[in-house]
Amino acid sequence: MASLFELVRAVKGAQLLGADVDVAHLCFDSRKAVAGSVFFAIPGTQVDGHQFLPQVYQQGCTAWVVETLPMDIPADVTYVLVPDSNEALALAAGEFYGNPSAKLNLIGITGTNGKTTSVTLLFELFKQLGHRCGLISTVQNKIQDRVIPATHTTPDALALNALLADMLADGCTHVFMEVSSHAVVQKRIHGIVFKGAIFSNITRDHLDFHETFDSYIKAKKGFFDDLPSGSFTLTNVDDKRGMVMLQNTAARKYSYGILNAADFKAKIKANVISGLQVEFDGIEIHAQLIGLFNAYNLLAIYATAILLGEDKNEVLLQLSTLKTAPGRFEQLAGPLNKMAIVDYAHTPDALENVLKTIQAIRAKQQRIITVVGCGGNRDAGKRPIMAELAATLSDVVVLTSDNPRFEDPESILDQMEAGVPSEDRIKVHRISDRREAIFQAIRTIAQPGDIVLVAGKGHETYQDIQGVKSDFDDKQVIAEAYAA
Ligand SMILES: CC(=O)N[C@H]1[C@@H](OP(=O)(O)OP(=O)(O)OC[C@H]2O[C@@H](n3ccc(=O)[nH]c3=O)[C@H](O)[C@@H]2O)O[C@H](CO)[C@@H](O)[C@@H]1O[C@H](C)C(=O)N[C@@H](C)C(=O)N[C@H](CCC(=O)O)C(=O)O
Ligand SMILES: Nc1ncnc2c1ncn2[C@@H]1O[C@H](COP(=O)(O)OP(=O)(O)OP(=O)(O)O)[C@@H](O)[C@H]1O
Ligand SMILES: N[C@H](CCC[C@H](N)C(=O)O)C(=O)O
Ligand SMILES: [Mg+2]
Repeated sequence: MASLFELVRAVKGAQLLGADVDVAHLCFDSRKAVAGSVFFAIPGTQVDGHQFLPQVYQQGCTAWVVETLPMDIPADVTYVLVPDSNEALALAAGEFYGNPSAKLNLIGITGTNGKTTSVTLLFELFKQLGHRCGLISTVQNKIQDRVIPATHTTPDALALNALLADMLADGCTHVFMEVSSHAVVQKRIHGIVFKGAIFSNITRDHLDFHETFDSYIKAKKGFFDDLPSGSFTLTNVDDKRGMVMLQNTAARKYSYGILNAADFKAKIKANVISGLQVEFDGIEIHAQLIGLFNAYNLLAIYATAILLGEDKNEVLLQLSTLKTAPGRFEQLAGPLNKMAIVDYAHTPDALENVLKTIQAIRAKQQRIITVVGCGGNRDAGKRPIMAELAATLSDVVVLTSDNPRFEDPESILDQMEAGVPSEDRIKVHRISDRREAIFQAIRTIAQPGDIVLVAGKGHETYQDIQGVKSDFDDKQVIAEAYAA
C-alpha cells in the first residue's frame, strides 16, 4: 500500500483534490484495472485514456491521475490533476517500487543501431567479471540467468520500475538497458537514475512516430539532456550527431571513436570472417564479432567498463570471449558450402553495414543473395532505400514480407521495388511469402558456396499479419530449407 499523495509528491504542478487514499496498485490500462488501483489516464497515439475513467470507476478504481478534468466526477473519487500523466506515472512508479534505479549501476544506451548488441555484450562481460547483472533489451530481459520475456525494447514506466526492483531484490549490482526514442518521448524513463548513458549512432528510422529526422534526433538527445551531474555520458564522435547529443547535458562527457580524436580509441587491424583484430589503448585483441560496426560496439563496451572502474587487462581478456547477440550476424552453415546469415538489419544503415561487411569478408567467387522485407505500419520512407541498398550491394535480391501488420504485403513490396535502380531490376525477385522466399533463395538461387543474407527479423519468432502473430523463425526456416 502507498498513499496517493506520497506517490505524486515529486510531480511538479500536481494538484491533489479530495482526501488522500491508500492505493494497492498502479495502472494505466483499463483492461488491467482492479479495485484499489490508482488509474493514470494517458492520452495515447490510438485513444485517450481519459475516456476509460467511467469504466475503471465501475471496476472499483476511485483514485485517478488525470491531465484534464472529466465532466462528471463521482463524489467518492480522489483525483490528482497533473500537467503530464506519463511523467506522473513514471515518478509514481519509481516511488511505488522504492526508486530501485538509484541503487543500481544502471547503464542506458540509445541510438538507431547497436543497442541490443551492446547491452547484451555488456551484460555477458560484467557477468564474466564476477558481477550479478540485469539486462533489459529488445530480445529479452534477464535477471542473471533467468529470462523474462520482453514486449518492448524499453518497457513502460511501471514494468520498468517493477523489473528494476526485482533485479535489486535478486542482488544485481549492474543493469544494462536499451533506451528507445519512443521511451524518451513517452517518458518511460522519466525519473530513472542512470549511472551512465551511451550514444551509438543515429540514422533514419521510426519516422512514422517522430515524423521528422530532427524530432527523432531531439528525442534521443532528450535522454542526455535529463541526466544529472553525477552520471557519465559516452558518445560516438564518428557519428555526425555524436557531440550534438551532449550539448545540454550536465553529466560528465566522454567520447569514443575510430576515425576522430576521442577519449577512447580503437584501431582495426583486421576484419575477417573469423572476427575482428582490434587495438584498444595499445593492446591488440581478437574478437569473435564480425564487421566494422561491431568494432564500435566493442569500443563502447570497453570504455563503459573502464568508466565503471573495471581492470583494463581483465576487460580486454574477457572481450575476446564474447559471442554475437541472438539474431545479430548469426552464421548458419548449410550443405554444399552454402552459408546463411541471419541479421536484424531493419534500417537502411544497418543493411548497408551488414552487406558491406559480407562483401569485405567473402571470398571472390561467393555471391551474395539477400532476402529482405520492410515492416508494415512502420516508417514507409525506408522501404525504397533498403531495396536500393540490397540491389546495389547484392548479386541477387528476394524482396519479401517482414511483419506486414495491417498493411497489404504487395503494396509494401511495390514501395520497396520502386527504389531499385533500373539496371539492377534484373537481380530482383519478389516473393511475399517469407518462407517461400527463404526456400527459393537457399535451394534454387544459391549455388554451392554462396552466401544468403536473411535480413530484418533476427531473433523474432513470429510473423505479424493483420495483428495475428504466427510462429516464424528465420533460423528455423533456414534449417528446414537446408534439410528439404
Ligand atoms: C507507438 C507506441 O509506442 N505505443 C505505445 C503506447 O501506446 P499508445 O500511446 O498507442 O496507447 P493507446 O493505445 O493510444 O492508449 C492510450 C492509453 O489508453 C489506455 N487504454 C487503451 C485501451 C483500453 O481499452 N483501455 C485503456 O485504458 C492505454 O493503456 C494507454 O494508457 O503505450 C503503450 C503502453 O505503454 C505501449 O504498449 C505502446 O506500444 C505499442 C504496442 C508499440 O508497438 N510500440 C512500439 C512502436 C515501440 O514502443 N517501440 C519502441 C522502439 C522499438 C525499437 O526500435 O527497438 C520500444 O521501446 O519497443
Ligand atoms: N554499432 C552499429 N552501427 C550500425 N549498425 C549496427 C551496429 N550494431 C549493429 N548494427 C546492425 O544493426 C542491426 C540491429 O542491431 P541491434 O539489434 O544491436 O540494434 P538496436 O539498436 O537494438 O535495434 P532496435 O532499435 O531495433 O532495438 C544489427 O543486426 C546489425 O545489422
Ligand atoms: N523494434 C522495431 C523493429 C522492427 C523490426 C522489423 N522486423 C519490423 O517488424 O518492422 C520496430 O518495431 O519498429
Ligand atoms: Mg534493440
